[in-house]
Amino acid sequence: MAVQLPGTFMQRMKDMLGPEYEQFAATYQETPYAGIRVNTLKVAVERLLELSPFVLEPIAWCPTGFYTEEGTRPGKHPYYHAGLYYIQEPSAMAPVEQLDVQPGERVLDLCAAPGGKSTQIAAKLQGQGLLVTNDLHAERTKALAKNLELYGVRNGIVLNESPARIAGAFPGFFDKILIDAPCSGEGMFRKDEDMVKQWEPGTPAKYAAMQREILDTAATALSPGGRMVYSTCTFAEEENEEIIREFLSTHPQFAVVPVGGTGSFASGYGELNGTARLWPHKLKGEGHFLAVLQHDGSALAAEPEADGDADTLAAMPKKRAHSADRGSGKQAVLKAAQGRSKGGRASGKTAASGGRHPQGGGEEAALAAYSEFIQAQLGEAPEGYPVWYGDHLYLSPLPRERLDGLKTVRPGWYMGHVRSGRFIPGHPLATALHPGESCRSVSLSSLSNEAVSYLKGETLTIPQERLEMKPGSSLKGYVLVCIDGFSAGWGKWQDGILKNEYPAGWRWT
Ligand SMILES: C[S@@+](CC[C@H](N)C(=O)[O-])C[C@H]1O[C@@H](n2cnc3c(N)ncnc32)[C@H](O)[C@@H]1O
Repeated sequence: MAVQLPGTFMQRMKDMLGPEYEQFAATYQETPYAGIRVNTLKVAVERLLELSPFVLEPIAWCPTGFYTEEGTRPGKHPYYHAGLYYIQEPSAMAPVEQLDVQPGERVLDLCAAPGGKSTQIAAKLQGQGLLVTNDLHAERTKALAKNLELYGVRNGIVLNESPARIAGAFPGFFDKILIDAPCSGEGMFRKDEDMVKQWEPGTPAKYAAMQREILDTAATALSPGGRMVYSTCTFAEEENEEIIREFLSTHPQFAVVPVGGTGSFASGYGELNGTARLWPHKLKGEGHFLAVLQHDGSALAAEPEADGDADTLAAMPKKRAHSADRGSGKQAVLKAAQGRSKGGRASGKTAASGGRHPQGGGEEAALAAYSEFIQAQLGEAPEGYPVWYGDHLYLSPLPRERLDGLKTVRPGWYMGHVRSGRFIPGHPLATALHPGESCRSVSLSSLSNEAVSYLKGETLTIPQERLEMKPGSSLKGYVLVCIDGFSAGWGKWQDGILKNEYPAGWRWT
């Protein structure tokens, strides 16, 4: 490694590890491991293994995670652009596995950008329930939102908020909370030299103060009996075991659930049993810490208020977020009209808001355009609470009012916008669809030049017989463009020509 590791850091590691230190220090001469995690929202693990052009070796603590060989470039394959896998450091796949997320639950990922763990949670939810994913830093929420879109997440809300404001808006609400805390990053020194450059002897103490506050606040957003996972990618005890020890001493309703799943995790320091250390000299991955905190089910100090919240909380029943009461296509369209008539303005200043009112034509025209698009393109309307931001329509897993006052980057799944009386579908609508859901689709082979040409934004020649059509659909209109059968974006077909609708900012370069 070119960068010199700080002497104070190495001395602390020596004191901490004793006879193991030499083995630990030797890992800095080794190449870090790389991995991908299969996005099961789009492809089953077995299918990806059949299709994979890379050699993949299973990661013991994550059933959807695989090591890639040195020199492999998974980001330079069309499957990456079709959202089939997320490129993720192997140890970073461990925390979500311990959160025990079940489809239909309400999950909060509090420190989420750029979204590695959020996309992992979304895959576990399988489109059912709710994922609220947040980051304090606005700039970082852009990558977070884009990753949710690339990976076809339908039930995610992206916030740019402080933990306190989220807990204030959602007291006692979430079944599961992940706190992948900002930290001094010592576990990433081998992989990221910038972390070394930023580190000073006082860095762990600075982060510890932040972590204490974030964890205490997160606990008030957890529902009775809920579970939290606290994780860091650092070695400093004051950011790890000490945070958990202190939390338990002030929160007697919580207990540590022993981390399970693999023999290669070491236990945490001191008498704190059950927490886990991932050491680079003991497993194939970088340094991490994680603790699972289980609430005992007793009433929380901050219970949900009994006013209007009761209705909106009930509006998203536990375990059944996408159940029939969320509406067939017709109900969804009707709700779209209601959402729009309320102005549909985002509260808080956000990338997505803008606070514009519907333009020309008014509400009825916008609703008609949306209905027409749904009939012509999907046949059946997707589920969700419509949220209009001006002419832009999202389907949210929560009623719009639940986000009032919060800086909302994405209130849900972006459907598209109305322009000159027509509904123009958004790219995230395409990436989250399965081919059978679209009236027209075409599949391009990853082995031909066509897939890359499409991803570069080029126009393609596609004979009519290659279009897959739902019975009764007309030829004209948007086509869901897939790569080996996995949705990647939109095109528009006419007379053998596929006009490219792949967004400029997403293109293959
Ligand atoms: C370790 S990184 C998260 C990595 C992410 N979980 C993933 O898997 O891709 C920690 C994140 O916490 C964010 N952050 C820092 N302070 C925060 C705070 N007080 N509340 C919420 N997020 C915060 C940082 O901007 C950073 O993106």
